Amino acid sequence: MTGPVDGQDVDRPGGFRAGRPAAGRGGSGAGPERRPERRGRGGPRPAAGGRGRPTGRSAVDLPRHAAYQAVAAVHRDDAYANLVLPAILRDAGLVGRDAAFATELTYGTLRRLGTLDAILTDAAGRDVARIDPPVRDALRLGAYQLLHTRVPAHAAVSATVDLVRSVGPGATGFANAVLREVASRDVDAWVARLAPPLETDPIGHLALAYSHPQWIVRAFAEALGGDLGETTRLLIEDNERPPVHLCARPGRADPVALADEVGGAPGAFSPYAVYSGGGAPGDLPALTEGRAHVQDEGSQLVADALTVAPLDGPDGRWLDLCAGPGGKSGLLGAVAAQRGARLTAVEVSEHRARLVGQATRDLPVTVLNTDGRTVGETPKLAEGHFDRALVDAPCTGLGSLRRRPESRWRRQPSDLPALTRLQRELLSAGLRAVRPGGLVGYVTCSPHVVETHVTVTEAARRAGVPVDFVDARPLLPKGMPGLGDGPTVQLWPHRHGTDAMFLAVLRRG
Ligand SMILES: C[S@@+](CC[C@H](N)C(=O)[O-])C[C@H]1O[C@@H](n2cnc3c(N)ncnc32)[C@H](O)[C@@H]1O
Repeated sequence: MTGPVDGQDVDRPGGFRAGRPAAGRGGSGAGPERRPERRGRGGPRPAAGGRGRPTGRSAVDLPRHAAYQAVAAVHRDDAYANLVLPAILRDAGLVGRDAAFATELTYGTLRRLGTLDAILTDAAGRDVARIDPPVRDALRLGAYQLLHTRVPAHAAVSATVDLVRSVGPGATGFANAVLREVASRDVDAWVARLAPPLETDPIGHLALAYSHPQWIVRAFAEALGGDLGETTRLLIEDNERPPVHLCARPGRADPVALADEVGGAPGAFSPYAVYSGGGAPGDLPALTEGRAHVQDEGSQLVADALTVAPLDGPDGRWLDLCAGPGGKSGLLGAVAAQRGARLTAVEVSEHRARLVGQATRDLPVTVLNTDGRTVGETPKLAEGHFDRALVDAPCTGLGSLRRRPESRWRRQPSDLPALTRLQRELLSAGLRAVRPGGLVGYVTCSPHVVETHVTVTEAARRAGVPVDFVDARPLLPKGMPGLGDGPTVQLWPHRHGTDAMFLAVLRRG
């Protein structure tokens, strides 16, 4: 499967092994830093290489043109960068350092868009929204290079002006002047100039400094109990390139052996996690042979927690009520195989149900392409039939922004009412689906309290069946830090290195 798996998009395009490029080589002018998104510009600046091949229309180098195409597609067509970029790189024949540079430019520019736009607005003396879209996207890429990479300023400016010449002829003088103004300060100086004071407007300050919409910063701060230091660490983490995590399927692969095989390392917490050594995960034999799948470690932990929760009575009927594309079903199905259980995996979207089928091939899993809220309306989803159920509900995905560079700008607070209604209905359906004494794990990849605590409390209150909260903390690996006061658990990128997964475990009385 290509593209996002279990919310974990593959941050590296197919066909190249990520690694530190030799300084000063590569068609991108300077090659990417390993971590170009850290604020400030410390360290030596390699010389510009300028090996880019002309496109025939202009002197725009291929990596920058590829990044431009990807960013433009995201803004013009609502494309997803992780889906559109691999095809663009393939079409351009970009591999190795050039592909890495194009990827860094694309993802970095999209993550930093809020800050870059504020800077460009100031530098241009007009709202960035009033700049022609092709020129605007080219300027964003140029500003990203100037403020967040080691590309020398003259190379970033001249390459961007070349790009503007090919996408918005007539605007080269404007672009040149704007970029020279951007280059007159480093990013810290720009933030000091443009962000509201931390003391009087902390949310506004953090939003501008760390490039997140204010409503998301506010939601994170609320979920973190108002701790602005932690909120800042989370925002910084969201702007980093996330590692690819693999799940060594229980009974199919040993994580230590898999780590050796892929040149990675066993995970810190999940008994199945392997931190990939880089490269395109889709190419790994362990994935193509069904011994492992790509899955954030936090997703592994919350799925595994449901399987280890103590349960009296029968334990052979498991349910995954929101299964697509099948990451957690893959893990649950593998554990079910070891325990003599069978998993029913429900998914409303036909395409995603097919993906669940592929992800659970050879496992004791039955896939149902239906609405999870129909529990009790069809014999295959009879009420009181299941022993354990997972409700990994559709959500805003605010917990995995690091893996989806454009999503922070697409999500809106107005998405919440419809989502939370659906979450409540699905959780109620999950509670009806289990027998008395049965367990339901409610999971979101969002820490927004409206999707977590509020949804769970409301759904439990309205379930129509008695419900108790089970303390989820002991269901996670012993010694795992930062799990809070229970009974629910919230994981965090800056605390645990996982996506911000939420878990509540409920027992039907
Ligand atoms: C957060 S994703 C689940 C991720 C999945 N558990 C995994 O680990 O790969 C939520 C899924 O719920 C599906 N969904 C949305 N509404 C649904 C409904 N009413 N019934 C069943 N599935 C639904 C979505 O299509 C989406 O695939």
